[in-house]
Amino acid sequence: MKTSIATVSISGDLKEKLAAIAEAGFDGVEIFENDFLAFDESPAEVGRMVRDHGLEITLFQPFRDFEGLPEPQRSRAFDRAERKFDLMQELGTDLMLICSSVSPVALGGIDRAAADFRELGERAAKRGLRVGYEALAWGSFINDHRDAWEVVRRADHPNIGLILDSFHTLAREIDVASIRSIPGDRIFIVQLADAPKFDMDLLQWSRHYRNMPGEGDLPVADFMRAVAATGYAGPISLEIFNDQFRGGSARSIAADGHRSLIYLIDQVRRSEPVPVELPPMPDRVAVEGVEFVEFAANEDEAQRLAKLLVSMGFTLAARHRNRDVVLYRQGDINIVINTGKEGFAHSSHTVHGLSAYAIGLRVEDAKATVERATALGAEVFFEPRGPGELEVPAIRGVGGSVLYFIDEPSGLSRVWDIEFETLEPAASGAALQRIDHVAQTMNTDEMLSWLLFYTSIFATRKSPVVDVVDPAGLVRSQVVQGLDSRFRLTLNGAESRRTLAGRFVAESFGSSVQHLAFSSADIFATAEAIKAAGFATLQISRNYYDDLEARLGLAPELADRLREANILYDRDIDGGEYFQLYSPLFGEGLFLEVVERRNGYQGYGAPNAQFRIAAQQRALGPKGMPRR
Ligand SMILES: O=C(O)c1ccc(O)c(O)c1
Ligand SMILES: [Mg+2]
Repeated sequence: MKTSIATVSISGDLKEKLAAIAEAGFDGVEIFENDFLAFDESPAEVGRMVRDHGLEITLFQPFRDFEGLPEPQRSRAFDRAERKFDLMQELGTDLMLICSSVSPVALGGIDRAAADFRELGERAAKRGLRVGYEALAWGSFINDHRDAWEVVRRADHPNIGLILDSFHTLAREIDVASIRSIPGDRIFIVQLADAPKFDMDLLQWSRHYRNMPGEGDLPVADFMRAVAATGYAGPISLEIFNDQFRGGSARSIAADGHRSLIYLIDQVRRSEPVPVELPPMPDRVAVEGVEFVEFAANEDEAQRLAKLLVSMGFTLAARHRNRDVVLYRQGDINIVINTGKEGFAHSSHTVHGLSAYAIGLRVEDAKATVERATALGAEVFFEPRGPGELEVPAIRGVGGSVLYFIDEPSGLSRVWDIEFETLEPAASGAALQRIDHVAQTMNTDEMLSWLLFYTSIFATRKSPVVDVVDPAGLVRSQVVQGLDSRFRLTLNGAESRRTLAGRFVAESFGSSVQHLAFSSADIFATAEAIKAAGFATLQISRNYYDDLEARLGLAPELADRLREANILYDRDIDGGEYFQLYSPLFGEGLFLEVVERRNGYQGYGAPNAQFRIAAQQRALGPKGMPRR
């Protein structure tokens, strides 16, 4: 089973598209006609370019409004088809896609359509070409793959087959089990696309919002399982119409596409045989938690960060034996500050300034994690280690960061004892227990890419996107969390650089981790302890508390306690409760958060985000400078 992608899926001219597609590792490419028409080289030259990249043309498409026409349009359609057959032969491809007709003059009638295809099959056969029929979800008469299959079945010609496209089937919520009874060798190509679940016009949805399998909400894996059950062995080809992708980086969109296919194939082959030469890889990795977060800092920044951490009850727990690296600890939270003058931490600091450049994740098997990540196209990260230092497996994360993997069995979890010299016993100074979540910020157009990175490597699920209002623009926020919720990550996409999130991305030159949330066993005790230690909690608007009291019918005593401590509050319908407080901003817009979850609250206080951001913007002052 070969991998393929339609040229329409990525940006650039045909030359740039082909280079990016080849580099990403695809076997083939669908030539989308308009990409060819807009390009000023002969068909033979384009065919040569494709083959020079080691690619093959899996499909030429689309040919529109062919079947069911009255004369004279019918004869014209056959003439048009012959012209395109000429072109295909010059390009060097044998398969053409005909999508179901939307012509206002088409007559409908399943036998009429079948007869047209049978005649076209005869003509194609003379040239050794094949034609596949695809039901567009908005086709006038044929808009369901079951009907397209009936046309193909009745055409009864070896050079006429069916083309399945996951979008058209899934957008109409057609039962994918209906695919299982189609003979695999009658399916000429399978196109794959996902999409976010929107309630909108099918054509608009398809032409503007498709995305890579796994990036959207459609059950593309179920679709593919049904395809695999037919014995289909042809190419699986991405066909992604997406406005953002058209303007994005061809290389990274193509790389995401390839990653999405590997991820999909690997999922599908765990329950259905898939004829594919993909080496086995470990299944998605369960993350047991965040073992540490490491900041790169200069001396001055390190001191200020340390002061903030100490005011939150952390102690300076250990110092690295050979490096300028210290560990602040409280409960199970490990915050590492690296002020070294060499290596990746230092170069990261040079680019981003003070930044949480590395995250250590606790997993069951660190080596297997790297194995899966690299099979999915992630890059191994390696730095020379000194004598007595552990080689902690790592990969390059998204946004220039590094992800380290710590496990128990290979002894990596002893890194703190082996590489560090203990200074003070770990404190529970302010009742902080563990890292509840890590929040990463990026430009909105990178969100899908990051989402795919995390969900394809780790056993996680994603939540729906929520819009968060910043006084300077909208921020889109989405959660990726482990299946058992021990690992929680929030992704925040900024559109405007005037938002708190956008400014952070711009001013830290693309650093990713903007805030860390620590869980507290008792947030009121935390609030008291940290206040006594000089922590200046972010001041929340008094209006917020008045509304909270009214909206949730809070007891006045609770409202007063929240107000007094500047703690934000949320409650879910099952009575789960969430409490949040925030540090001042530091660095280029970093901050820390304390949260407490009660009664199984699973959210992130989304209704509060707007008021927290407004408070942070207020604290920054009109010019975006911290108010002293
Ligand atoms: O939007 C379209 O017209 C269109 C064309 C060709 C396809 O394969 C498809 O899925 C959609
Ligand atoms: Mg299609």
